[in-house]
Amino acid sequence: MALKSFVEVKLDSHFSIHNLPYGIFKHGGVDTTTPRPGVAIGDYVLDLSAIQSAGLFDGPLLCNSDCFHQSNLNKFLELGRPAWKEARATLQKLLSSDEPALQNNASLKQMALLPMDEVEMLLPIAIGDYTDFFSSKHHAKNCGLIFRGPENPVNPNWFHLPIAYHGRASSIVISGTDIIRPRGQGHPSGNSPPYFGPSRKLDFELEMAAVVGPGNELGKPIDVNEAADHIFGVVLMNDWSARDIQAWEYVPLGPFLGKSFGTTISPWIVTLDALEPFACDAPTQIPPPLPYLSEKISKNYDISLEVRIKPAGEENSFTVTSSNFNHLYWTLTQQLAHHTINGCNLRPGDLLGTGTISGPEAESYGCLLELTWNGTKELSVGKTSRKFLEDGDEVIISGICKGNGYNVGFGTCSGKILPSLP
Ligand SMILES: O=C(O)/C=C/C(=O)CC(=O)CC(=O)O
Ligand SMILES: [Ca+2]
Ligand SMILES: [Mg+2]
Repeated sequence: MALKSFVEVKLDSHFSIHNLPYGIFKHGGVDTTTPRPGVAIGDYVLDLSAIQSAGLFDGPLLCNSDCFHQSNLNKFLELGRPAWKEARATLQKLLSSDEPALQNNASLKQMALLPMDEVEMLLPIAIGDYTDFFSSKHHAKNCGLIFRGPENPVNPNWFHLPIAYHGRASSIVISGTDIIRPRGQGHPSGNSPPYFGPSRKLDFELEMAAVVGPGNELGKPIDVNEAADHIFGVVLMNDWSARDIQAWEYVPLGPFLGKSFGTTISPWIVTLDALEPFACDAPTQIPPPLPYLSEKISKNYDISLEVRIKPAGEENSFTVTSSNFNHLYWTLTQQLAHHTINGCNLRPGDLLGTGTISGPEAESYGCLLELTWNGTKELSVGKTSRKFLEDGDEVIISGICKGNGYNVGFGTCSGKILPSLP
């Protein structure tokens, strides 16, 4: 029989009983405002601390745990896939229409099932380290053409390893947080000296990011075929980028201040278990990767992605690109295995950005750098147009997997640009 919840889930809701993504919320109502874990179901958030207090996580791995009496999900992430599967099975059963334990317990239901519009979402994890990969071939090629010219747009190393740089964890913010336009040194043009001031080429990057579960000990790499057990789930991510600052500073050590002024993630972590029905083959890799990167099953996920811009004073937002997670060349598991192959240790809550997810067509490019070809053409945004982001622009990323009669969605990841400091 099809799984159905007693909680109403509208047909277009991102949060069906097949999804149950995890986040951290604060309830502004009469009860305590302590941050705590919840899962999204329809237009509600189920308070997992209340479910744990009621003794309803009664499986062997979670019955004595306090992993949901925490203000972030790190302790739950550390427990690993068997505990995640147990939690998912418990929650799907509790929320299903033929299970009375929660459905018929009016006081628990009132305490634990909170309208989503009454809660404030917070960062779901304490992020110790953040790494950003560069795994879309289309994005790598376009950036190469724009920054380095047509000779060799994609460096030969790109086809042999998932390229990445170490990002900045301290400036990762939750969806809805404003982003102040950064100031910095901009790329000089011709013989003029570099300028200092507000970035003139502020951009978004359409990305997703993997959330690390159990980590690895320093010196002990994770096998690529076991890497999926170290990934709890995935969020939407906007790696805001100041292209003028980046272009001037990035040689030879890579991105620094051009990207560390803010990175936005969506509040709900969609688990790999929920994404499994949407798994698809990753692209064939030529040349074949070295053995430590060769996986028995090479998987992507069919996740439709969209970016909209809402200019200041506009009622509506306008779609500027539509892409799909399945355009990634290097898989999440290859990224994770490569990250640890030198012995580097990952820890629960670490965040691995996929890199900008551009598709092959011009309408599927994942950032304005590509969509406007570094500002050489205008992109129409409703009645107006853009080369790069303007003050007051709100950028809204969304992602969804469409199943048969249900969705597994990510909600949105948004942020608005505020003017720079004087
Ligand atoms: O090719 C370059 O010089 C720069 C590329 C980026 O800025 C992209 C980056 O942050 C990694 C990615 O998002 O794919
Ligand atoms: Ca990026
Ligand atoms: Mg960033």
